[in-house]
Amino acid sequence: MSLLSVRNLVIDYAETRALDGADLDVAPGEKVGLVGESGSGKSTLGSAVGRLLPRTARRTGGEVLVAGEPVFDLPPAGLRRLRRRQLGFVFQDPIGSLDPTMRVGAQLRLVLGRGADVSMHLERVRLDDPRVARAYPHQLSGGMAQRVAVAMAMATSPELLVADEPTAALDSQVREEVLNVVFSLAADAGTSLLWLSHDLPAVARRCDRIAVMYGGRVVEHGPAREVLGKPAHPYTAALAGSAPAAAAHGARLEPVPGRPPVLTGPSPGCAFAPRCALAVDRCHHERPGPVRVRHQDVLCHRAGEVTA
Ligand SMILES: Nc1ncnc2c1ncn2[C@@H]1O[C@H](COP(=O)(O)OP(=O)(O)OP(=O)(O)O)[C@@H](O)[C@H]1O
Ligand code: NI
Repeated sequence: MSLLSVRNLVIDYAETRALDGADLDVAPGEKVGLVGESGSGKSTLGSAVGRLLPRTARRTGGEVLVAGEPVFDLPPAGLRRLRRRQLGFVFQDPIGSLDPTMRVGAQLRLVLGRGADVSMHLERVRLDDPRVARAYPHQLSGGMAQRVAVAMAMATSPELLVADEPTAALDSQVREEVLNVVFSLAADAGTSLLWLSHDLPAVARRCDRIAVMYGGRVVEHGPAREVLGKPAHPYTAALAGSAPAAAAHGARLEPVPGRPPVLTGPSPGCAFAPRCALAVDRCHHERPGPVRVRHQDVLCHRAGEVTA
């Protein structure tokens, strides 16, 4: 059974449709990379997993199941229990995610409970200096603060950790260290990982599976190697083709000419059609349903005709 199951999820922010029928499954212990351009809906999907969406967000359709529990239909106590025991979150801005008025050690103790071994939890994220526990968040570097945030998110050995671009704000040297910590802790605890990122090559290196988002939907999902090496969706093919050069410059991915859509309602056809070299008439008018191509689940009328 899936640990996480997102089914046809539709999320609106006032006029903007952020998710337009997103589907995603994560199995226990699996590491899934969720990639896509800015605005494709990654953060909205990641936050929806814990019902941590901003107040202005509205779920218009679909559901999210964590270990079979419908996240959007849980009573407040059930939701708190789910967040505390089964889910962990790490966000892009590490210092902002910590309480600025509280020493690091005290914050960890709040999560862990009294009598917990704070220094052991800090050592697990390779923060060995005893001064860290006594420091306030603003006294830490970005990389150290992110490791503290990881220690807090992983303190309860959650079943699923959602990491929303946890290294985007960090220097490239520190980036790998933080990722090493996240992946090794998750492996030790058997925690599933949903890692949101722009960096397709990095994701493909570390994850079992890749889900590619475009226009608020997961347009391709499959084993990392297959998705990167033999993409079945034209958008993935463009991403995979442009990824190495973009990553080398540390730039955000700009895989295809043109801009990603900003939807205000359901996309009438395939949201990628205006930028797609393979688009035919029906792509503009008919929403693609899921098809299976080799090992991938794909939303594309011309899936499988891609030669990358
Ligand atoms: N709080 C909000 N209020 C209104 N619109 C929002 C809000 N958050 C996101 N959106 C819009 O929803 C869509 C999806 O945004 P989201 O942040 O989920 O994408 P993303 O893939 O995480 O992008 P990025 O890579 O830039 O973080 C975008 O059009 C975005 O402008
Ligand atoms: Ni985001």
